[in-house]
Amino acid sequence: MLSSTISLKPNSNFSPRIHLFPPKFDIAQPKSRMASLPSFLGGLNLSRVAANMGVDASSAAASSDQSSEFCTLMEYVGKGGIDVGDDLVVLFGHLEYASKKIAALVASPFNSSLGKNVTIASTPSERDEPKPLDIVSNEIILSALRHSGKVSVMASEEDDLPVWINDDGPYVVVTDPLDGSRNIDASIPTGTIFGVYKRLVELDHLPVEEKAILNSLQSGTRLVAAGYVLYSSATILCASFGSGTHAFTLDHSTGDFILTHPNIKIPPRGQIYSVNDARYFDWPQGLRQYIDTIRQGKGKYPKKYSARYICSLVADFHRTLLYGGVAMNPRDHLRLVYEANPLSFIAEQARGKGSDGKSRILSLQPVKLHQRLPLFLGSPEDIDELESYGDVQQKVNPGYEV
Ligand SMILES: O=P(O)(O)OC[C@H]1O[C@](O)(COP(=O)(O)O)[C@@H](O)[C@@H]1O
Repeated sequence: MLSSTISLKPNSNFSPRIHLFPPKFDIAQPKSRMASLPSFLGGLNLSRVAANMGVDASSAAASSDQSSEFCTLMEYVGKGGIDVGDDLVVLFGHLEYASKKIAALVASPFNSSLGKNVTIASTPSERDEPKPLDIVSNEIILSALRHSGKVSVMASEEDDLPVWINDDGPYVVVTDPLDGSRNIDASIPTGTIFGVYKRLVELDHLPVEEKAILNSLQSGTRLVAAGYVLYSSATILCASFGSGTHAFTLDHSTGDFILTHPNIKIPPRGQIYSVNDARYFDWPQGLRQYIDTIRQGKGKYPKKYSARYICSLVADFHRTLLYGGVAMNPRDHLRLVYEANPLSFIAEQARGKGSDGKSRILSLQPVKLHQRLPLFLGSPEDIDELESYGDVQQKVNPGYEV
């Protein structure tokens, strides 16, 4: 059998089979593959899962040989896994819960018109109006972090200032709760981005507002963990704890995020560029030349590149991570603290690069919470080639309407 399946008890009309996350590994040789897997990849209790689903546990047990190859996010980070420490496990449990709520929110038929263009309540009569989904997502994450008890401060792209949560929380979380929400009314993929730092205890004596800001302005080199959640045909939580980049896919039947993409390595070079090239005439000479060159297959890689642009950062980045190439926004638009740093951390952990066109993103010291900058993420050889054109940062930024 190539995948773990459970037969549901047949009813009068059909006998569906639920495929539980078929392994990504070389299933042609399950024994040798399993022998090479770390021990923590075992132990998923399929009987329990089956019982929760109200399906035939004996069929589940029959499949349990295959299921032992699968590992949930919580198993991965816990004691039997890479053991990131109890505090971070609890924090990730709450982030995981928040992301499932947001996944349900963006997929709900009742929220299908709550993208960016909704009026934000300013008068009493507007207060009863539904809120835009990025605001609701922000509230979901804040609530999850509060309940975790592990976070001292949350800085969000949606808030002017960071929110101080708990004096004893060991961690600081920066987040863009729902990126790409301008596309949501058309069901285009969206995503959550987050980064986790340690609280700077040496700042504990400062007034709350001051220490909240300074804790949130830490350099990307101090990230303890970072991740994104892609809400698309699958909901995928991709994270790094400083030892590689790993992606987990939500199994809607159990509510678990299952390790589906262990140790992602971005291809050293891709053949795809991702940019809003309607802005071509606002680009500097270097960027125009670079794109013209790779489009024609005249760059260091002698093949013509293809263009792919979803205009949803998490989705464009996720594709780039898997297929290689470069995802970019050359104008001062994306935020260093909430977007560029966490995604660059993940890119680097996958052997990729994150650049502002001149310098490594993680080496930049944030000076303002909502600081914006050009962002180039992708395969190391593509980023090196792009940087070699020198003049790739778009300085003209007329504030496009769409
Ligand atoms: O308009 P551009 O320059 O193509 O920017 C698109 C980018 O802006 C974003 O929509 C984020 O913008 P917001 O922070 O204003 O939502 C990204 O998801 C996307 O990659």
